[in-house]
Amino acid sequence: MKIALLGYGRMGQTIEKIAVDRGHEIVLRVDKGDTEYDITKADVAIDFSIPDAAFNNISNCFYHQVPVVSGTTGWLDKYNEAVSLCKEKKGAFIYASNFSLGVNIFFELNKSLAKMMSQLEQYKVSMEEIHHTKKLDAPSGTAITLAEGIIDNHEAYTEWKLNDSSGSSLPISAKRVDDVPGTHTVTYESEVDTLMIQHKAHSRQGFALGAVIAAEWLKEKTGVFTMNDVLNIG
Ligand SMILES: NC(=O)C1=CN([C@@H]2O[C@H](COP(=O)(O)OP(=O)(O)OC[C@H]3O[C@@H](n4cnc5c(N)ncnc54)[C@H](O)[C@@H]3O)[C@@H](O)[C@H]2O)C=CC1
Ligand SMILES: O=C(O)C1=N[C@H](C(=O)O)C[C@H](O)C1
Repeated sequence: MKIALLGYGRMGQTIEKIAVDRGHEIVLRVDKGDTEYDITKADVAIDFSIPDAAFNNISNCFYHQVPVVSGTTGWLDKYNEAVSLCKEKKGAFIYASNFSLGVNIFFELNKSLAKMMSQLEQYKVSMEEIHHTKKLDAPSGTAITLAEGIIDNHEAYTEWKLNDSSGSSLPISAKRVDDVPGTHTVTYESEVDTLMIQHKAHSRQGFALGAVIAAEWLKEKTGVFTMNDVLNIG
């Protein structure tokens, strides 16, 4: 499979190694300042760029009917617009705030736990995410997906806020520590005990492998999909 990498930073470079190991060819590496390129050389594009660039990168793929997988976070105010454009242009698209298998299982566990805990008023939920200091957005896309999973399944919460537990808000704390690849913890606290679930990435390998598997899966398809479709879970 011929792959275009849109964003050639930490994730782009990690994806390149895994993709080549799996027998794929990288035909395009697009980074900051690259405007003139032929995306149609690729069978599929993988976007891990920056919040300000993701929507344009993705739209360009739709205009040229190149299937696109995006893991860039912090641009989701334009997600619905991207979905509409994908359908209009008969493109193929997968966005995931986190491509690792472990986190996608964690998303499902989080939803089931929220459903059970909704009946137990004595427990208050909070969330913490820890990432490296180079991260541009906060809270992380993964923390937002986890928060949405709780809000959809727990009667006491209607929105999430950074460091704010007032009213029906689910508080998220975002910490930035050296080289941490990504740790997410959901905590339910009562007066008598604490229940925690946590996912801790040891490196970027899991994110990158998931993105390549998603690209392999998407290559011949048309439509808008999620990692639950790729992994057949949820
Ligand atoms: N969904 C997931 O599983 C994961 C998502 N991410 C997200 O992926 C994104 C990238 O993460 P990293 O690789 O760690 O960041 P990075 O900062 O190492 O790489 C981003 C690259 O995008 C480049 N860039 C800037 N403008 C661009 C443009 N217009 N077109 C193409 N590239 C452009 C930058 O020069 C940089 O090389 C972030 O939003 C991060 O939150 C990161 C890890 C996993
Ligand atoms: O920026 C990162 O590094 C990561 N970003 C994603 C997010 O915002 O959730 C996924 C992962 O946690 C690493």
